[in-house]
Amino acid sequence: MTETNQQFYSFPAPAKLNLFLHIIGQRSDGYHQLETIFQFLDHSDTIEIRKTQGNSIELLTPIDGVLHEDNLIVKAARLLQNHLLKKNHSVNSLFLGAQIKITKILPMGGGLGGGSSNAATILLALNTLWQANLSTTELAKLGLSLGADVPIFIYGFAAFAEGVGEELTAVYPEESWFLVSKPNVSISTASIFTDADLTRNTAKVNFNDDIGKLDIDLCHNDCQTLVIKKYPEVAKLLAWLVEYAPSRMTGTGACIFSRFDTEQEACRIQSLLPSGIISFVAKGVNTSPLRSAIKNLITLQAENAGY
Ligand SMILES: C[C@](O)(CO)[C@H](O)COP(=O)(O)OP(=O)(O)OC[C@H]1O[C@@H](n2ccc(N)nc2=O)[C@H](O)[C@@H]1O
Ligand SMILES: Nc1ncnc2c1ncn2[C@@H]1O[C@H](COP(=O)(O)OP(=O)(O)OP(=O)(O)O)[C@@H](O)[C@H]1O
Repeated sequence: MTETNQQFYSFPAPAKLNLFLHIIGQRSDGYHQLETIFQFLDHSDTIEIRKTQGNSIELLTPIDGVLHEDNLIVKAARLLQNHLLKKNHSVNSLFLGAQIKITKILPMGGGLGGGSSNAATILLALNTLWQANLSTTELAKLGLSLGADVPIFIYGFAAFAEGVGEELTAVYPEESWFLVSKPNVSISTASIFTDADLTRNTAKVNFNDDIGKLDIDLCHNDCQTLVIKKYPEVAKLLAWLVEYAPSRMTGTGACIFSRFDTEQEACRIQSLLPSGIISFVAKGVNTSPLRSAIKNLITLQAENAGY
């Protein structure tokens, strides 16, 4: 790779599901203590990046309804850049700029973690392109300041999560097919977490010292109980879906995932969905597709450097 005329590299930013989501308490800063299992979906936004001279961060494809300065893509790039300049890392500070393009397919505000996933992809990809060599732990710590869901996308393995979602233990849930359906409502995460009626005292799950033995079907999503009370559209779609497959809300909603053994069956039920419901079919995966993209880039960089 030469330092002039840089090319664009492409990286996935996958969706996540919360296979269950228990709220077991609340910290004094207002953040909720959770227990959840994160699994990724092989359904991703695509982010293309090339490093540039100087230090400007340019998002060439704005996202409708999200201001440039508020976009988690721009915030993540700036956060890493400032961190590297402040810490005086041995990076080539002449090349700490980036041009970025995103092809967005993940519905926003659906509980699929799209914004957090975009931020994590930027942190991991720029760390590699800028040859900053920060560890995954350092990147996850930086990412946590952007959102509670960013660390899981940085680590990239399916996990049982505690704390605010950042204390992770690897787990290997079945990699099923999912139909993900979005009721026609937009739900802000903050509005659910600040609602007085949210259940915040679910008992800690008991694994009998073996996370693998946890029966996910016996767990639930504490946010779902509140959301279906507040949003009849979600209650209605969920009632429809459970007639066909085990179905549950992810995160603070509004997306609902329905589990199937085969892609064909998931697609069949998708074709029956009431009109006007946005949906997609995807496979649950225990390793984020971003990990192999980063690994490939590292290999390419090593080859180009003549190792
Ligand atoms: C619901 C989940 O998606 C489950 O994975 C996450 O907990 C939310 O993660 P996120 O969207 O990255 O959340 P943040 O951007 O950090 O916070 C959004 C809002 O939710 C509240 N929030 C978030 C996470 C958490 N454990 N407790 C909270 O009370 C925050 O106070 C904030 O008002
Ligand atoms: N790059 C981005 N992609 C999506 N949303 C973004 C981005 N940058 C900022 N946002 C803001 O974040 C909000 C939440 O979007 P996101 O798709 O992450 O929601 P979500 O899936 O409900 O997240 P979570 O499950 O983490 O609560 C959006 O409504 C938007 O205003």
